[in-house]
Amino acid sequence: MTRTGAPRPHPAAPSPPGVSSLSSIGPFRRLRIALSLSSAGQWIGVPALTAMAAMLTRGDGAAAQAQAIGGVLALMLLPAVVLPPVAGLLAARVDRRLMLIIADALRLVVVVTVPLVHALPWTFAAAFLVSCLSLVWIPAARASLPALVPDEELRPAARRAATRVLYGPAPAAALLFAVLALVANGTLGAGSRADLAVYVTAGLFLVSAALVAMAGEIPATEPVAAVSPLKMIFQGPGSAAARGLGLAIAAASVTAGAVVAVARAHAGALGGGDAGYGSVLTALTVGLGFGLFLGPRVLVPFSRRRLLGLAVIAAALALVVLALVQNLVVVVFATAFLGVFAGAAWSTAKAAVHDPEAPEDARPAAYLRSVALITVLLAFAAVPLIAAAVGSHRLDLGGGVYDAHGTGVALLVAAVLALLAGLFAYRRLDDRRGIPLVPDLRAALHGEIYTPPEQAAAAPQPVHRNRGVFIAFEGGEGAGKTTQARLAAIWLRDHGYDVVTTHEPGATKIGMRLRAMLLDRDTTGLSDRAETLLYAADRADHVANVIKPAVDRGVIVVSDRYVDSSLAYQGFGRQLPVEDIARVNAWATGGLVPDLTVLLEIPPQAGLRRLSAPADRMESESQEFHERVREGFHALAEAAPDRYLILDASRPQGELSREIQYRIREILPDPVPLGTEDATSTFPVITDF
Ligand SMILES: Nc1ncnc2c1ncn2[C@@H]1O[C@H](COP(=O)(O)OP(=O)(O)OP(=O)(O)O)[C@@H](O)[C@H]1O
Ligand SMILES: Cc1cn([C@H]2C[C@H](O)[C@@H](COP(=O)(O)O)O2)c(=O)[nH]c1=O
Repeated sequence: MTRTGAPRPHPAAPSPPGVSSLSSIGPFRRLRIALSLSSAGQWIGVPALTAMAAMLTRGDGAAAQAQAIGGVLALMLLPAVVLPPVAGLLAARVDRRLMLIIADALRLVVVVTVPLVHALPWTFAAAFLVSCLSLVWIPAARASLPALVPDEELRPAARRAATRVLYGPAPAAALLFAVLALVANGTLGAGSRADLAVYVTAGLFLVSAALVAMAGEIPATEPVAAVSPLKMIFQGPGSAAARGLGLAIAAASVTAGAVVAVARAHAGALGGGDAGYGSVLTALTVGLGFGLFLGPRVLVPFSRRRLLGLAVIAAALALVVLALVQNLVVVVFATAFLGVFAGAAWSTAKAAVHDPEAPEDARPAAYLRSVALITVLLAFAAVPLIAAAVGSHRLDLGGGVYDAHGTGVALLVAAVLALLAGLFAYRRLDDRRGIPLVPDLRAALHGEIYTPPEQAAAAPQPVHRNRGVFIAFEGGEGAGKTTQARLAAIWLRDHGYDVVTTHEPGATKIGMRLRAMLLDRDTTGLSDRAETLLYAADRADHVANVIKPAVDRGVIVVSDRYVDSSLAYQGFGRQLPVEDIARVNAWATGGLVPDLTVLLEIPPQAGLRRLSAPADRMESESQEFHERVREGFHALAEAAPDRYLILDASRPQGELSREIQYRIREILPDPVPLGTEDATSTFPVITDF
């Protein structure tokens, strides 16, 4: 077993920029407190109203109770799935401050009537109405905090603060509910135990409305964003990466959704009542928060895609424990673990679809959110139904009896589904196929990257000290070759290497003239063979004057395109015999082959969409031509897998560059090769051609 790669320290978690300066803005600080209270009311409203439904059906049997609770939960989530555009429109038109006050006041009125009316249908209606009002409140609240910050530079921090205000109070609200349930148990009768939490919910809305009313005007500078989950799902993810990650997110959401769906009934079956319910919800929300934080920070050298798959599988296994073990303490701990894994899965998937080059493209993340929301809604509707259908049974196990509760069976069904989806997602997402998981994980725990012995033996041996390394980046139009070549060069320089970055065609004086001829759209009638020879001529000059001298000096040469481009474009694209092109190029380059070729694969249309300049002669070739080029690159790489690193170029830049670094590291000589300084008499440099 061989391990390669130096231990990598975990990146320090930077404190969010601008936080202290935000707190010094009075109106911002006051509104943040008001919104936090309102948000806490919204979160505590969930267990309060479900507990109310449980109390109102306590004499109707476990099945009816599970369905009533599931009904409240589903009705609370339904508006978030179907009504966001209406809510967004309303929030954009009405004065923000007024909107916040009205939403709080109406939620207060609806909530306070629930214990007074004391009837299941009104509890259902109240759950739906409160959620509709929350849906109007959320975009208004999200837009209000940043609007109070005059300094443009602080706005991103203010937006992050607004997100924290929306989700941060959830664990505190769950804990408060558990405490209130304990208090109510000791003081109130069985028919009114759930009232206390409902009145506290109303109280929080009241205080929030009063504080917002006392706050100053809220400018309408910040736009209101409202995405329809149904539309998002219908439109698709926006990137292939997001589609792949959607399944993993659906599986993680099933686990969390299933727990919430039957937590009240399950805690009741285990003798925990509302306090047990509150404890389960606290464990879940704290676990989720912890997992969200941990996802991007844990096992940094480990493949993120593997991590995502494993996190989903671990969440499903935690759900199995939760379903089978009939002990409330174990259930609470298993729920906390489930939350950690589901949270880590979410933040890993979200980071994986984030594109630093297009941070404004919110579509992939919105797609993942929509998948999560709809899956949780389905879990809220289906899991209580399964629980009700199964009912409770006493099983004689020979040595003892096992009380199989419907809720436990329903959780088990959800766990099996999530497990299957998780395994499938893991296989689909795995970007280190063929590398055994356990040593890979063990190496990552030591901060290292694992390389199997056979790969280590087959990998190119460390290059002779007085010879450099030659790395080529290949791929179709807009695949990100220039970007990744640049990032690799910066990384190499940071590690003390002399680097020459170069490109084809056009890295030399003659090459520039050839490039102009080759890519100018006014060049018409150029025969395919002449085109092939012009590219080969450019390359011959490039190798003789740039690449070979640098490699001989012991420098690392990073080239944006090389021979494979001719094989793919002129061979596969123009459909000339590939062996002929290979022979011409072997002669032109004196047989110089890259030590590593990084192939960035992207569907042609997606790559071309990334380019902003008007299409040149080659870019304006047909879709079929570019498809053939793509297939050509792939076939070349498949034929010599040891020399290639094949990557899905639709993935985020940061992820790609990290994988490229892992691979380059395997072929690097010691930092600052001997002779480099003798030859250049300078400090390591990057030279661009
Ligand atoms: N992984 C990525 N995800 C999204 N956009 C990217 C990614 N990598 C690069 N881009 C963007 O795509 C555009 C093209 O990138 P780049 O110039 O690196 O591609 P290229 O393969 O060198 O293109 P060309 O075919 O013109 O040589 C740039 O705007 C770049 O910022
Ligand atoms: C080296 C080489 C390039 N091409 C094509 C591929 C591209 O369409 C252009 C180069 O443009 P870029 O923006 O610099 O990537 O030329 C080719 O057809 N054959 C080759 O050998």
